[in-house]
Amino acid sequence: MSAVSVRDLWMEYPNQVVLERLNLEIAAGSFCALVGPSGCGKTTFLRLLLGEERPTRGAITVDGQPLVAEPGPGRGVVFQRYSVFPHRTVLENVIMGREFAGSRLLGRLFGAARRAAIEEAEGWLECVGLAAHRDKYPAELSGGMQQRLAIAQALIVKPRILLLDEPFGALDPGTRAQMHELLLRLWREERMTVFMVTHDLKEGFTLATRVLAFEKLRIDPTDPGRFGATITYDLKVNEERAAEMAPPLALSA
Ligand SMILES: Nc1ncnc2c1ncn2[C@@H]1O[C@H](COP(=O)(O)OP(=O)(O)OP(=O)(O)O)[C@@H](O)[C@H]1O
Repeated sequence: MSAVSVRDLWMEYPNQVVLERLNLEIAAGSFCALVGPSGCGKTTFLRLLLGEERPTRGAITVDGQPLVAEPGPGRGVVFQRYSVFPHRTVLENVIMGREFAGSRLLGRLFGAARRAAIEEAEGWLECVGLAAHRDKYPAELSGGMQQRLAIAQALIVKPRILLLDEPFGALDPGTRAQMHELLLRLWREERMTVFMVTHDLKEGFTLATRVLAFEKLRIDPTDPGRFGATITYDLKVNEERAAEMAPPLALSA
């Protein structure tokens, strides 16, 4: 079964069609790079996957279930934005990821649950190379360190589906390469399905197992909002890596 199935999906705002006729079957463990010109609806598509927006036509199912109206990390779909809280320390920021996921009624964790969350958060900070900075505030970190923090905050939730919107846009080439390695390692270890918007085609082709290009097929010069974008190319890349992530075939009797 596909992790994510998109059937004849349209997203229309009153003044413009953003997406039209999207059809996709995404296997669990895929790493999809979303590329395409600015404004063609890539972020809108991530928000639809999150359940933050409802399509005007068509449907998205995750593991065969329709998306519920209420977005939340408990569903296993996490949108990593540049989402760190400035008045919380690095460690507290990561724990907050766990609190959002695990304690929806109380909002905060206490006692043994909190101690376990602290231990887990320390593990993620180690993993993203921020263990030595656990008591600092985000403003004391570099841009790359803040992005690593946001990744730790998203991953502590152990999402089945991770949504990334240009996560490495502002990084220098060295830090970006380190982040690529880290993301690939975590993708493999956690066996997540990843959707990543990027404007960097090379990045898309390096990291992904599928590159999805969004573009408008039809343009009305007198009415730019009349037609929406659709997926014009769907390329399977890095197939060896994709095969490693495919679930093992059931043994026949
Ligand atoms: N709530 C909204 N109401 C009306 N129009 C919207 C809304 N949200 C997004 N749009 C429009 O949808 C279009 C697609 O926006 P979106 O941010 O998804 O594009 P994008 O491909 O991610 O762009 P970029 O690469 O520049 O980030 C834009 O024209 C935007 O103005």
